[in-house]
Amino acid sequence: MAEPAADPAADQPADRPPASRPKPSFSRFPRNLPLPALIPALALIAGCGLSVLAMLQSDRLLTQEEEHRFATRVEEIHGQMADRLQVYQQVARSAASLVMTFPDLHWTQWNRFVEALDMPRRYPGIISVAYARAVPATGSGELVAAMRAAGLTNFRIWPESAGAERVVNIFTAPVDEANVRAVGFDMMSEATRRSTIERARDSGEPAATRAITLKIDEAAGAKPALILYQATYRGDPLPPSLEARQASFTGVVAVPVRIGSLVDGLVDEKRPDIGPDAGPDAGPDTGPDTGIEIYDVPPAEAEFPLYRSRRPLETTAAISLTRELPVGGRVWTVRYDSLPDGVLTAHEWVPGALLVGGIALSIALSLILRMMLATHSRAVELAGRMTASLRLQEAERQQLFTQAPLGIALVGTNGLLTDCNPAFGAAAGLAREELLGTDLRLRFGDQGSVFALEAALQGESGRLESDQPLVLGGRRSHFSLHFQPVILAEELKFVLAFAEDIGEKRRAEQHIQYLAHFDALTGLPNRILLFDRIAQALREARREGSKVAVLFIDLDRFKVINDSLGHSFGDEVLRSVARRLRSGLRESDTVGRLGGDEFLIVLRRVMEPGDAASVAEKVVAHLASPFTVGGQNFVVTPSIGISLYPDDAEDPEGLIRCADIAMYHAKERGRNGFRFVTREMGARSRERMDLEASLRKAIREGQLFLVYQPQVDTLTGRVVGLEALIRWRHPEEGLILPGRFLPVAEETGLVLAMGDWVLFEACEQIRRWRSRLGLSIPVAVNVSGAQFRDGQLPAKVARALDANGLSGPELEIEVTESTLIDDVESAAATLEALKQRGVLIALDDFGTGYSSLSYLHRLPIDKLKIDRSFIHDLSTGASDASVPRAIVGLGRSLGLSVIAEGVETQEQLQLLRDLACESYQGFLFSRPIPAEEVERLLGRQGAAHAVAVE
Ligand SMILES: Nc1nc2c(ncn2[C@@H]2O[C@H](COP(=O)(O)O[C@H]3[C@@H](O)[C@H](n4cnc5c(=O)[nH]c(N)nc54)O[C@@H]3COP(=O)(O)O)[C@@H](O)[C@H]2O)c(=O)[nH]1
Repeated sequence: MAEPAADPAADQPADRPPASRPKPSFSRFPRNLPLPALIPALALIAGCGLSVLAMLQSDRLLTQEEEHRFATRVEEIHGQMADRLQVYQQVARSAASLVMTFPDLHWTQWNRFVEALDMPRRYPGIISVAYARAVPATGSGELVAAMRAAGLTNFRIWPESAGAERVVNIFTAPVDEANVRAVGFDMMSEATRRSTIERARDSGEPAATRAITLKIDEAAGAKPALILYQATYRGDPLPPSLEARQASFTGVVAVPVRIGSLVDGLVDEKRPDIGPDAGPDAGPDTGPDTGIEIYDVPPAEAEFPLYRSRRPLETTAAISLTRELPVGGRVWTVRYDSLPDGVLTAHEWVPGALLVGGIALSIALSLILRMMLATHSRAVELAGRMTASLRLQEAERQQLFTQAPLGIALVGTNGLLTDCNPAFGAAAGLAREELLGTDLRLRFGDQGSVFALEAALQGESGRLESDQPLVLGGRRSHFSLHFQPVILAEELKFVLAFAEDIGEKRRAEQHIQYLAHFDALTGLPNRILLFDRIAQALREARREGSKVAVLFIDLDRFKVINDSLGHSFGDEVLRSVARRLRSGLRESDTVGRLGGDEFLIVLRRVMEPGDAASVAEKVVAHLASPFTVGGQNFVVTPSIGISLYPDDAEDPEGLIRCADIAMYHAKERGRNGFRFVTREMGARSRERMDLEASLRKAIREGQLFLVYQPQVDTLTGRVVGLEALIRWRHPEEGLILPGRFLPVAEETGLVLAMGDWVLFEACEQIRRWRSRLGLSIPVAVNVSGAQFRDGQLPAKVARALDANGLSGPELEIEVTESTLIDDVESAAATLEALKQRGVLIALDDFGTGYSSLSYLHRLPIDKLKIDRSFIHDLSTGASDASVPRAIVGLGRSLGLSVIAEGVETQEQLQLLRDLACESYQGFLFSRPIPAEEVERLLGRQGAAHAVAVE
């Protein structure tokens, strides 16, 4: 199966931008083109190449220079050699002139002549200067005789077997043993000499022999030499024709020259670079710079040279030059060799140095280029990044501009709009194109905005948020406008105009305002607005010296309507009541709803209390006629409390509080009526409000705690139960008893939260005692009417028991008779639910309420609690024991246990014993005590007297 084509995006991390997104280019060189990276390498290669070229060039130049110098040097040596030969020939010519001038020259004169030449010093190559006379075959004897006569007594011509023509050496100087031996030698007897002499005779020019070994050197070994011959003639120094020269030939001057001496000193003495001018540091003399070889035939034909100069062994010549040297009618070939110690060697390091230096420079250049390129590429990359970043910023700014929900416009210094974003166009209700180039001032429908923009064009920023709707462009709405001049270098460049359509916001604010100040159900002013209206009315009353009346209206038994007919029905009733209340009032008066079934009427410019009373009567009358809701007719009556400014209070809170209290009094007085505030009511009301606030705090901050009053067996005197009673440890006022704060808790509904806490705390304490003492004892908890009616009591009790692992009988719920009597059916259901969970039920304050015994058998009650007033009356004699007796009897007949409370004296106890009342509680045995004391008490009493743990 073929592999699926790889998805290039698949390898990309998830957070990488998509491949299609254009990536900013950080370099102007394409990434895949390695040109910049190659530059250092190319530079290195080029540099090395150039270095090689330079080396080669320098080598070539050096070679050329050497060749040139060597050629110069060769010319110099060669010239000197030629000069020497010339000089030698000149010596021969001079000697010849002497002989021709003085044909009868004596050998002693010859000697003096040669001595005068100072040959050892001036012509070191010349061995001797001799004169050989031409002697016909017949004249040999004559010559011998003449020479002997001239003093050379031993003179003889040798060799004797000679030819017809003889040329006999007669003079040789300087005179030494070797030269003297050559006197008499017939030079024609030896072929080389003979042919050379004939050439000299025939040409009249100096003629040189080929290289020969001189007679004087024959004994010593081969020392190549040549003899220069210069012919002498009779009469004419140089007869004009061959015949004349042969005819007048008298002899030859012979100048033998050692070839080595001809060259000696020319190459060893002078070196161009290390010459006499060179300093002491010129280095050691390493030998001759030039090798010389002389051939008298072409070197290729010669077996060995005539002469070979001294040179180091096994050296090869860098350069060789050959020159021809005319020597007495012969032509020598002189080969000159440049030796290693010559010119070139002085600078031969140069090409190598050039190569090494060039390569080193190339490497350095390459490295520098690399660094420069790296720096350049970093700079390019940085520039690229900066550019990309700037582009991004620009794009972001553009996005911000176009996407901004806030309208933004740029206004030129002439007031004409130069640019705007879509939001500005939307706010103005015009397309951007319609706005561009127009004078924004003409687009405003109000002067305030125009002035604000004018001010901005003068360099002054301004903000505008009108309460009234404004016109911007083609739209009318609430706008928030902000003009911000942009000034650079103290010059106004343009004005930024920000426009936000806050119409929606305004409407929402207004709605919130409405909700904040009006009751959603009835549309009447709520508590906040009512306070505000009262405050307004009070200011007016203070100014005018009038009165303000506050009517606190509470609907009688509205709760019954609500509970029995449902909340929506109750809401409709409240709306109907609100309509009726509003209909009977003046425009200047305010009716509002405080919450629930409580309404408030604020009456302004009240002159006397009677004005308020007549309004209250009117309210009563208005509500008197039956309401028809949902097809049902019923009557709602109000209880109205009236407070007056300045009589009862001087602030809204005080007036409402007083009216509230007066309303309670109206209710107490039988409902459906009104009552004015009395001074006494006002004082009580204030205290109650303070208490409420403190109580809320007490619940929050844990200032409440429980004490426990023991319940004792009347006969044995042993503790059989405990009643949990709440206490408040006020941080300033100290201990506060429930009689003071319970009514406030009940009025404000705080009793629910408080009751929850009591329930859970009592259950926790039961658990603690059980775990510490190993026993359990029933603890009675008082439950208020509000708790009982809440509908949540059975569930809350169950939760408290469960949370502490209790089964039920450890807890006893005390409810008052009055609580049950309001709604026996629902009370029975609640008690039944509680019983289901196993708890005990005690009927508190029994005998004080409705004293109707009929409901008792319908309720699942365990215990009757004789109210302490009956016990108290026993001891005071206010009444006899008939009530307690009846209660004990009732309990017995119904199978209920009976406990008496408020037992303070032995007398009372005795009476109860007499009545066979099972148990009691009261100060006689113990006041309510903290949990720790209970623990001690139970500990003392022992486990035997306690109720066993199930
Ligand atoms: N809903 C709740 N009601 C509670 C709670 N705690 C207490 N109460 C009720 O408050 C009323 C006053 O209670 P208290 O001040 O604690 O008074 C109790 C006893 O101290 C008092 N008492 C007991 N023995 C005597 C006595 O010999 N003489 C005497 N003068 N008074 C005595 O009786 C009160 C207990 O009454 P009762 O509950 O009827 O047994 C009171 O109605 C409490 O019920 C609470 O947590 N929740």
